[in-house]
Amino acid sequence: MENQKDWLEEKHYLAHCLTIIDDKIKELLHKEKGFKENAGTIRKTFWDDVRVNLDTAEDVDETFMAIKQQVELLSDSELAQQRAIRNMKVYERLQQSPYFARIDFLQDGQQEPLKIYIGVATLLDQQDENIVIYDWRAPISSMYYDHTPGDAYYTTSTEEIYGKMLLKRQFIIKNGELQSMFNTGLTIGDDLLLDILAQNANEHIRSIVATIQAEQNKIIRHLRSRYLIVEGVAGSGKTAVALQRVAYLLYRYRNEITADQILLITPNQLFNQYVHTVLPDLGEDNMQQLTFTEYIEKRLGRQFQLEYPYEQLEQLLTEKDSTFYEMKLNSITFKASLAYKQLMDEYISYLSNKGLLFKNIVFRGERIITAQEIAEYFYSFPSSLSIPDRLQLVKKWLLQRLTKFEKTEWTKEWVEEAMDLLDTEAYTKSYSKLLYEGHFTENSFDDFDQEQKKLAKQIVKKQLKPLRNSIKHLKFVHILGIYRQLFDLNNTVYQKLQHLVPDHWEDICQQTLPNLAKRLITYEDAAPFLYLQDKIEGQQTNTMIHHVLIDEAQDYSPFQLILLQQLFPKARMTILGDGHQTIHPHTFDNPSLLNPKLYSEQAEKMILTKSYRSTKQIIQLTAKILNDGSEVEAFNRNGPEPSITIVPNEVELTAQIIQNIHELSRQFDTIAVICKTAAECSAAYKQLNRHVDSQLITHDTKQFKKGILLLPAYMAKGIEFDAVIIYNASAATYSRETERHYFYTACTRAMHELHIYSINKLTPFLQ
Ligand SMILES: Nc1ncnc2c1ncn2[C@@H]1O[C@H](COP(=O)(O)OP(=O)(O)OP(=O)(O)O)[C@@H](O)[C@H]1O
Repeated sequence: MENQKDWLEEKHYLAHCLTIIDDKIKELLHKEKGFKENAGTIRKTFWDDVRVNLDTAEDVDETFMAIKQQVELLSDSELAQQRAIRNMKVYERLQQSPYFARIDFLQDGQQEPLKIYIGVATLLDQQDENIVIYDWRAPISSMYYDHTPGDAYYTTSTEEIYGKMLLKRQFIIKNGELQSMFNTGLTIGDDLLLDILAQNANEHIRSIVATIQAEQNKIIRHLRSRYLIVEGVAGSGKTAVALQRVAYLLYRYRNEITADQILLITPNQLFNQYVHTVLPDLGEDNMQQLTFTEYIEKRLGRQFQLEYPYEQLEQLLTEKDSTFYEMKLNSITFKASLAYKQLMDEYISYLSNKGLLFKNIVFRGERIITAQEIAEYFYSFPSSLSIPDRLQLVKKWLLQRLTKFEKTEWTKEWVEEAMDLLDTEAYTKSYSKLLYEGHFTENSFDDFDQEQKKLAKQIVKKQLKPLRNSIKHLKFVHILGIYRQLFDLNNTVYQKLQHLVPDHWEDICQQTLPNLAKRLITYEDAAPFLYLQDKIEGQQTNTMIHHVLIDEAQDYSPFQLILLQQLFPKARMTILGDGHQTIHPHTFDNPSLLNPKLYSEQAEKMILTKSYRSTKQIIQLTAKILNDGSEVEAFNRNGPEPSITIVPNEVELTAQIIQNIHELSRQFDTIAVICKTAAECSAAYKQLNRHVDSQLITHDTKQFKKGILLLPAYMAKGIEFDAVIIYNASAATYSRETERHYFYTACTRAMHELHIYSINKLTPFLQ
């Protein structure tokens, strides 16, 4: 009876909310029409209200002001229109499911409890006076995530409010219909969470707004420190929390920051697509997304050949020669280390006094200023001036020298030849340009000599333009040579810095020099190279970005972090990762980004120990792979035991996997066959695709669809699938200790089922 009464009461409240939403939509449609018409009218009559008069300076000012006023009117009207469209989207979302929870809170000292309905956005009543639905990010809503019925409190920007939570209720509302509701106790409706987690995987990660757990809520709303580190086990919701946190920051600082001032650093484009729907679903604009590779490409891609992280991984994962493997790994880990940064810093201070290399300034094959002259000029300034400051002075000097040189070229033979070669069209163009620039009038142009002179100047100027630009961009600094010099054992630099180089420095030099000779910047060289370049040429900074979130942070090196800190000097950072999923070799033996000691100021760390992605059975098996006693707490969701199948050969492997895929397809939407490398993937694809329709995911795949996917483990990073098939977990494939976490990462992508196959002997990680 009591239940029936509650049910009716809730249906009544829902109807009340839906009526308000309908009214708001009608009102908005009406307003929107008005805004549209208004903008249309302004556009049509734009020039009617502006009197263009350019006779005197005052008239020009007046005309300018009139135009400015009209433009402002138009943009106000368009902004209002955009706001209306945005609000409409919010109302439409609320129409489907206005709220997902209610708490009744009796504040200390008050008589009546407050009924707080919580949804993805705020809804005010028709008079815009009272809150009918609270935004999940409002301070008061946090009690829903943080407390169980009983004593509760929440924090506003100025104080803590105490009281008692009398009721905590959850709703499932779909298409505006109340489908179910339940009062919850200890945690946020385990039933609801269980229901959500049991669903099939999607091509995009979902918003978790209705079931955020208390420990996740702390991270989402954390504002204290400059650096927030989140270390969480596989599937603990780090990515989900990161996205909810962006939405929270946008709400909390709504008058201060916009979505494009928040940046999420992600592992690859596929991951970008995977996460890009959450914020729009919550009614917010998407933050910016960037991969480290994109950043490197942007800065170095035009001048150098680059090695991509997947290429580096592929090389190491397929390397059979242990000696070479060790050598390569040593080089990679050293170049990612703080010891290398120290070496680099010493090198930079050495360069302050000598050793900077420059390029000759060459025009049409003639050396106009030699590298030697530039070096002498550079080092003529006191070393108390920073290298970038001195380079600015050099730049100015070079541009002046170029201007002088330009004059000496006007009468050169090549200029005359160039003039003779000008066709009529080019000639007329040059002539018009000279007229336009006011060098002479049409009447004076009949003076042939003058015409020739001016044209000559123009030709020289044009020819020198690329050189002038490259000087402006400091291209006369031989940055590749400067970096290369560091690896030259015959150079005095080596003698000076010898005390800082590691034991295997000679090997590192031997590996590095041939690459640099090919103008190839390997992945391990990219961050140090950019660091050196910034210290020499002046730092590149982006002060627009207020907040940076680094997902899968375990895979960035300390050197990369330094670069990011320099690039975003004003940003606060949220750094999320899992040490057990470290797959990039540059992080081995280096301090992890998840270590607060790596940060010089305010770094707070929060830990997530519970995994929500996989069934208990999958979590139990995958925890064994770690072999270091780490505990992963499983959310209590059961499923079939993972299977391990040993087959004698590849033919049998293909046959069994195909059969398994057929069975899994009946139940699941997304089945991933995870291989070790891209090469293994394409071989497997050739076999499997004859029998099952599958998608091959490569390093440059930007999006995937539901279905059967074949992908290397590094591309599956951060993503999840209903069922995972590990293609070949044999001892021959996964045996190096450095591959343990790689294998763990692959297996932990499974939500409901995990099937592991091995040709002959199984990997030691599972024994
Ligand atoms: N509070 C929650 N409510 C509902 N679902 C959740 C919650 N927390 C996490 N999940 C779900 O658990 C799964 C794993 O989350 P997510 O991918 O964010 O974890 P992760 O820690 O980033 O994992 P990994 O490090 O393994 O990539 C996702 O499907 C996510 O929606």
